[in-house]
Amino acid sequence: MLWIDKYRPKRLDKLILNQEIGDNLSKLVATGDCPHTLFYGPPGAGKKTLIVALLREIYGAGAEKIKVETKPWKIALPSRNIEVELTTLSSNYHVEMNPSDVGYQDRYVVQEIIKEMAKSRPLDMKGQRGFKVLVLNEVDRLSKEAQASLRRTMEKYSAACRLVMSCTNVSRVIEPVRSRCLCVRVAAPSTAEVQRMLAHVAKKESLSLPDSLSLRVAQASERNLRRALLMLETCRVAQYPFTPDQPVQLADWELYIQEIASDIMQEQSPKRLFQVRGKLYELLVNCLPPTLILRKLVLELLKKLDEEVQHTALALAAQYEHRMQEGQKAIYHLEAFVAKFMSEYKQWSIMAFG
Ligand SMILES: Nc1ncnc2c1ncn2[C@@H]1O[C@H](COP(=O)(O)OP(=O)(O)OP(=O)(O)O)[C@@H](O)[C@H]1O
Repeated sequence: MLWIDKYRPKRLDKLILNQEIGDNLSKLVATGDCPHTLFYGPPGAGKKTLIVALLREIYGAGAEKIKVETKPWKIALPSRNIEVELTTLSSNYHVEMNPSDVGYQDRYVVQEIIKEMAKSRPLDMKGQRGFKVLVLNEVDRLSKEAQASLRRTMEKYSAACRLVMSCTNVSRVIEPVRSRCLCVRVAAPSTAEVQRMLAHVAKKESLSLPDSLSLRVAQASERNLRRALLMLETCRVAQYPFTPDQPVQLADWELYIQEIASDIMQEQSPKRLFQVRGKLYELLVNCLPPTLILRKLVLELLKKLDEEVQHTALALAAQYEHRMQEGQKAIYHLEAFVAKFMSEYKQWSIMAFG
């Protein structure tokens, strides 16, 4: 088992970080009820961990007996029938899913599937709460229509169901949904906090972790707990005993994006664009989120750019990220960004150097 799973705290009173949020959640559960909740914060800040621990606090160990199911759902619309495939993780008390995975049909998932689930009460009611929890991930990626449907579900079935949602960008969640939830901000941990978590894991694994290595891992992780743990585990595989000057390896996909950025900077031509497209496609088929690819690519380009062009690159990235949210087929938008950037950069180079 990877360390990120092995050392994910299972209970609110066992958290190493975000203890204050954990304490407040315990008090809330102790009152006997729990409102709809929205956890928001950057990737790897600890949202999922808090949700898992919250479920355990509400329902006890039974919430950890999880069944994973991927099945097609048939939805009858007035004009036609559609079928969507959705993966759910469920226990007797809760169901977890990522409704934005189905793309533009997300509205039907909320209107039909989530509504159906929200209606029913938990299977095992003996000594347990009378409501069931629906955990919805990445609600900020849901379309506005789907979010509006979600709002109606929240109102209508609040007696039988509580929604526990998570997202990265809370400004993309419509106000009526936000205002019906307890919004919990899970901020990115500081470098010192990341080091504290690394020290905890190293102790559990009986490893001696030099301070300077732990500091470099924490800094390279960009305040993302998951990345930090994965990096430390990679360092462990690469070499043990650790040495203070041991190199901290980046993930393969990050090295690949660095390579793509170099390709773009070396040559701006249709042929190079075609090659870059192939590489971007490869990242997508390996399930890397398109927004992450774009973000990382821009950060890599910025490192290589003159100050004057940095502004253009950032403006283009914002524009194409927005288009990616609005439209489908991320590859079109990623490729369009690269094409536009190549053209702008070439023009600037000709002007600057002739
Ligand atoms: N409070 C905590 N105490 C100790 N370790 C933690 C804590 N929160 C998270 N971690 C560690 O960090 C890892 C990543 O956290 P988690 O999956 O909760 O982040 P997340 O915010 O849900 O990320 P994402 O938005 O990318 O899914 C966990 O697997 C766990 O090992």
